[in-house]
Amino acid sequence: MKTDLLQTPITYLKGVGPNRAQVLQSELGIATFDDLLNFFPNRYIDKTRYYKISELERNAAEVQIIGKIIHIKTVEQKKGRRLVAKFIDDTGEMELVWFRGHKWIKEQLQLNVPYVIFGRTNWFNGVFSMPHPEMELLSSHEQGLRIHMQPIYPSTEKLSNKGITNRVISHMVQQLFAETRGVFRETLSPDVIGELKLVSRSEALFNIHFPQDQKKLARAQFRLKLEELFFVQIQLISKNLLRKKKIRGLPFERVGEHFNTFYQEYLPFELTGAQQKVIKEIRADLGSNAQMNRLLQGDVGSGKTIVALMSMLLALDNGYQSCLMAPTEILANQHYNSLKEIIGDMNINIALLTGSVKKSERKGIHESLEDGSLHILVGTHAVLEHKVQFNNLGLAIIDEQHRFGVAQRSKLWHKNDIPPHILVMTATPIPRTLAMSLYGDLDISVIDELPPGRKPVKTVHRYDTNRLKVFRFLKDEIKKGRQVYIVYPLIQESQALDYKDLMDGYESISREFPLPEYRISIVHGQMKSEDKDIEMARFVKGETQIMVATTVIEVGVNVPNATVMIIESAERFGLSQLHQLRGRVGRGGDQSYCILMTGHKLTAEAKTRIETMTATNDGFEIAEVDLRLRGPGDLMGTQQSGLLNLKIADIVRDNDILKTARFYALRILQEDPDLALEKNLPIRQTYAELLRHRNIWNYIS
Ligand SMILES: Nc1ncnc2c1ncn2[C@@H]1O[C@H](COP(=O)(O)OP(=O)(O)OP(=O)(O)O)[C@@H](O)[C@H]1O
Repeated sequence: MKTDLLQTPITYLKGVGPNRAQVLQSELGIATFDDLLNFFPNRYIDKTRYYKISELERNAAEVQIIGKIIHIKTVEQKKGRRLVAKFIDDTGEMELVWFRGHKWIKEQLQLNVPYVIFGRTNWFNGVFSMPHPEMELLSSHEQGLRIHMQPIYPSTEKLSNKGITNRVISHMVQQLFAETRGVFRETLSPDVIGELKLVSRSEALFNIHFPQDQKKLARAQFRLKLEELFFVQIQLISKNLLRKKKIRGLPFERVGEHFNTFYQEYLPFELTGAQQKVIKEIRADLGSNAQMNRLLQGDVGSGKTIVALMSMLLALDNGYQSCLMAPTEILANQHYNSLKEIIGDMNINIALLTGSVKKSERKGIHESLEDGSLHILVGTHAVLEHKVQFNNLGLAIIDEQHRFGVAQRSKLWHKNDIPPHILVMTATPIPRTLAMSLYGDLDISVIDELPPGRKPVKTVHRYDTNRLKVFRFLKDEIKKGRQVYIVYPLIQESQALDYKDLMDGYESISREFPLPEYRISIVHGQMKSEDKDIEMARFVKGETQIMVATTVIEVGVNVPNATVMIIESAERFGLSQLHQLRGRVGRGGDQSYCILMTGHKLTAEAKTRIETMTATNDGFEIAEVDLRLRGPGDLMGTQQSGLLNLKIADIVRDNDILKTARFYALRILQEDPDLALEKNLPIRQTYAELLRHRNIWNYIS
């Protein structure tokens, strides 16, 4: 068939008038034949099974029964009239009920003739009933085309009041297959189809809408998921190739004095193998002629800061400035302080720029940035302001990407004529394949090894009623010279309430841990930054032993002497947040603990979260569970969610298919690298046509 036919507006389909077309388009995004063809059912009802009335269960279920009507009556009620038919088989009786269309239905129904009925059962007052059943005479049911598995299309229940029922969609799809004769252009090349033993596209599309049996359905689903993921991968990888080809980067050819001196004389510990590997990857990127766009993933406490610093030293050795951006002031402060400490008396100029830096100081920073005398700028998003002009920004490092949008990332590009190299650091572990899908435009490095001597944090769950015992434990730890965090949840909608929780907690902790033996810091969002800094600094220096805080301390805070993390109302936190918080302890050589406090009432999901935390310290494992609980959209916020707007594949569940799809996408692009660039002369007919057809060129050019 001609491709054009699939672009036919849906109104050309029999039975679709302008009104219906309007609803289809606005509610389901179906405007053309092609849209309808790709509107897949989200579940199927097995129609190979016939139930007996005696087998019905009280929980509502969709069932198919053979029997006959022996009696019909109209029942008048306050709410309106109902038509009720008594339906029997050789095992029992039930009621069929209609609330609308009485007259017509009554005329149609035949008494004492075998019917096959289908619908959802209800159990009420000792009787099973089925409202508005689908009915067919057994005689014609046996003759007609048997539907083995009935497709159920998404949203049809919601739209039935607008005339878009499941049956309507089913009929439209049937009509579509009739008009196109069910022959659709193949989109994958014969070698892929052969190697993976895929069914053809036409067969897959038929079986996704009208599966003949479970096996055929499974093969159709596999084929269509693979195809979908394959094209997403082609798109992402092409984007990556294009970027490398097109975007000239600043070549950092030298490894010079700063890097070497630091490495030989200042590095406070030996790098882990993973850190070395990642630094090598970064060096290779910086030395090539293309712009680096790299995502550095490393679990909490894995040692990303040193990698960031050494990358910035490479920039400096090549005569370029760099900046390090953090999502919060506390974190920016901390990065600044720890960088300053690590570089000691090396001849490197470094400054901190956040919202609370004074105007007079700011001016100095702006000037030294512009004249090039400032080498490294650490800051919050204040760095992105237009006023902040660099002399020659060569490397921008962004910590905790998920708090900065892609748009902000691109702002950095314009801080130099040739865009600076970009390194995005994240401690949110993202399963690798998902990361590939989300960050197809970034290369990925992973620090998959913790510094030596770390002991896994022991995590336990305690109920609020055990608080006194927990306090005793804290006192023991503090006696040993350790420090502890006590964290309260923060929910944006109700800051006042959270504040109250925190203050109540602070009061009771102050009573339990009185001066002068115990000293407590408190940090929360409503404090002035200066005060936060002072409190934070006291804790870092060890002047206070207890830090009472909201989640402002969630990311990046590094106090190796802190060994206990207590999380209050732990059920109110998400998994990745819990993992981040726990990452604040276990950063030194001492055994550390994380105590999750909750009330007794927990939802099933909260239980899963708590159990996961107590069962494992592995950030990647936790991320997998988190993904299952929340879905990928949530994990990354809305950014790039368009890419994940998949019709049939599920990035988490279909991970294996994703890997296969990626393998083939890589292979085709390796064989024909020009495919990613070439717009007019497709080498591989089938792919190239499809790439164009799916508007992939629009994405990548
Ligand atoms: N190779 C190493 N050997 C020993 N200690 C190390 C090593 N690398 C880093 N550290 C130390 O481990 C701690 C954590 O490092 P860092 O703060 O860089 O972690 P991170 O990856 O930024 O973690 P987070 O995302 O949780 O902030 C620091 O105290 C750091 O000095």
